[in-house]
Order: sequence, then structure tokens, then C-alpha cells
Amino acid sequence: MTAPLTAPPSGIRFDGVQVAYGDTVVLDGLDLTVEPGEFMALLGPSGSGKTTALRAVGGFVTPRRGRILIGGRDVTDLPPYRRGIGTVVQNYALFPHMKVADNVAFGLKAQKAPREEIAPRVREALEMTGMAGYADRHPRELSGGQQQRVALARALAIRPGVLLLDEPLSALDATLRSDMMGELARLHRELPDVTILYVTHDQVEALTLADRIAVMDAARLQDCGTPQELYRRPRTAFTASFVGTANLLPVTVADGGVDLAGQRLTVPTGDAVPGATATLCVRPHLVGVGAVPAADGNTLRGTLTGIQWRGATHRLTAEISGHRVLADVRELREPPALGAGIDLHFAPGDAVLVPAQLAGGADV
Ligand SMILES: Nc1ncnc2c1ncn2[C@@H]1O[C@H](COP(=O)(O)OP(=O)(O)OP(=O)(O)O)[C@@H](O)[C@H]1O
Repeated sequence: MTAPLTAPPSGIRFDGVQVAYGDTVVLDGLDLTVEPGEFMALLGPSGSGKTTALRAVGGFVTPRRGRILIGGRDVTDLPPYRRGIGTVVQNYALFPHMKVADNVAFGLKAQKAPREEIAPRVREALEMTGMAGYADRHPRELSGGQQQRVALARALAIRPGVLLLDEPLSALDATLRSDMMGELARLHRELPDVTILYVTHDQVEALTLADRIAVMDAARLQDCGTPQELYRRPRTAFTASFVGTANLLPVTVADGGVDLAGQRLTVPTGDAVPGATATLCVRPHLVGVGAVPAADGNTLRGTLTGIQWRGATHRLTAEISGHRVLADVRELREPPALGAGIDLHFAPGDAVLVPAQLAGGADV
């Protein structure tokens, strides 16, 4: 009987980490703490520095400045194999000439694990990933999803304190991806001491799986919080549009609200200074159709410019004072005609004011 897959709890700390290639800084002073056992997603557009951050933890790139700590220990100068890390990348990177069991045993052998421990730990890792029946196959005899499970088993076999996952689902089709998301959520529950750093540009994966999301853009950390915090209370227009869909409207702060193209809207303004420009963020599913009394919310008058039937919902696009506003509403029995006047409304508490961004508009 082998001990279950466990690892000493070890969080990750990025301490002012800067990575550059030649003159180009691709990770700029990253400060971020991933708590022991936490599932942290690094979310951001292509080229934002997510993979570089992950590779810095793995020891595959060397920071020009700053330190990386794992479990409180400075590992910046340690080679990858001495960091106690399991890694899974997008295209599996299995050895094609080796059987599944040998692929999974690879890290254990490299670590010079005692011979008698290898077979049981390979079995255990294959069981955890639902691949126990495939030990004698070659990777080419497996589907993409199965190969990805083997790659996960290989990473888990060394009982890592930290698991690095770089776009592990992006090569899979939609159904498999959804199944694998369920599997990863289960593994996270079953391995509560393993700290997971998960790189993705897919907000659904990040929102579904992560305990917290670090939002990256242009080599910098833009925001970090729980999925709910980032979705409900984004701190920047970038976060609002990258984590979920957002209506982003350019406004001027006024007393007790904001002005949108001359119309006063009642919204919480926090410590924003009257007269300052800002961006108002309202999620499309929090926008309703019809006018409401001023005491109940804000009414926006405009013209319907688009209507999309999405099964259970309709997505309406309206032009309001020259700005595009989306409303996701329950399927309408009698949808209004394109070009017709339309009133939309939202509750003051459903709007969030963020610093002004240059280009407004919803991101679909
Ligand atoms: N070995 C390298 N040499 C030079 N530039 C590199 C190298 N690796 C990455 N870069 C550059 O660093 C920047 C950040 O790359 P990185 O892979 O971290 O981004 P990413 O957010 O993970 O993007 P993606 O989602 O496309 O993988 C990019 O502009 C990329 O072109």
C-alpha cells in the first residue's frame, strides 16, 4: 500500500520578478503570492507574459531581477529538477517511444526514487487520472484527452508541491475540455496541499477552476482576486472586459453619480472626484429592458441596433448616446424590431466605476 499523493504545502512567491529577452522586458516587476494549496490562474491575452511567469517558477527562464520563493525557500538559482515541481504543457510533450508507464515513471527515475517505489507510484498516478488501464500503450495509441491525462499523471507521480499547468486544455475539443475541467477540479479537491499555477487565456477555465485569478496584460499584473471579486468588482476596464463581458461607458463623475453624454446616472462613485473622467462598467446580464422610476434605477434611452437569439436568452445591442450597450435578457416572446427605440435600465448597485480607459465599448 502506497501513501496517497501528498506533498508538503508550498506556496509560491514572485518578488519583483523581471524577465527580459534582450532589450524587451516581457515580465515587468511581478509581485504575486500564491498561497499553499491554492489554485491560481494566470489569465491574459497572448504575449502578456503568463507563460514566462510560469517558466520562471519552473526554472526554465532566469529572472533578470527579483526572486522566486517556493515554500518560503528562495529557488531562483536552483535548477528545475530540484524545485519539486510537476509541469504539464499544452501539447503533452510525452516521449513517443516510451509506453505510458515509462512516461509516468520518467520524473521518478530522474529523481532517483527508490526502485521499489516506482511501480506503485506510477500506478497511483495513473489511477488518479483515470488511466490505470493504459499503462502498456504508447502515446500514439491514445486520444488527445488521454495523452493529456498521462501528462498529468507524469507530473503528479513525483508528488510535487507545485503543479504548473500551461494551457493544458487548449488542444482539446469543447466536450473534452469541459470533462477535463471537471477532472482538474476533482484533483484540486483531492490534493489540497498541491499549489497549482494555471496559465490560460480562456476566462471560462479561469472562472471555473481558480481560487484566485491574476490578470496579466503587457508584461504586468493588472489585477488579482477571486473570480467573484474580479467579475463583480473589477478594478480596471481591462479586467472588466477580459473577465466576462462588460459594457464600458465613458462618463464624467458628478455629485452622487455620473454624467453619460449629458444624462445623470445614479451610481456609487466611491472616492472619485467630481469632474474627473471615468469608465462605468455594467455587466450585460444586469441590464434590463424597459424604463424604471428614477428611485429604482437608471434608464437609458436608445435605439436597438442588434438582436441575437441565444436559446434561453436574447442579446440586445442598443446605441445609447453614440455608445454600444449590450443587454442579455431572458428570451423575449415578442422581440422589438431593429431600429426601434428601446429603453434599458440597470440598478445603481450593479454598476462599477473604474479608471477611464481610452476606447470604450463592450467586449463580446
Ligand atoms: N525565448 C524567447 N525569446 C524572445 N522573446 C520571447 C521568448 N519567449 C517569449 N518571448 C516573448 O515574450 C512575450 C511574452 O511571452 P509569453 O509566452 O510569456 O506570453 P503568454 O502570455 O504566455 O502568451 P501566449 O498565451 O501566446 O502563450 C511575448 O512577446 C513573446 O514573444
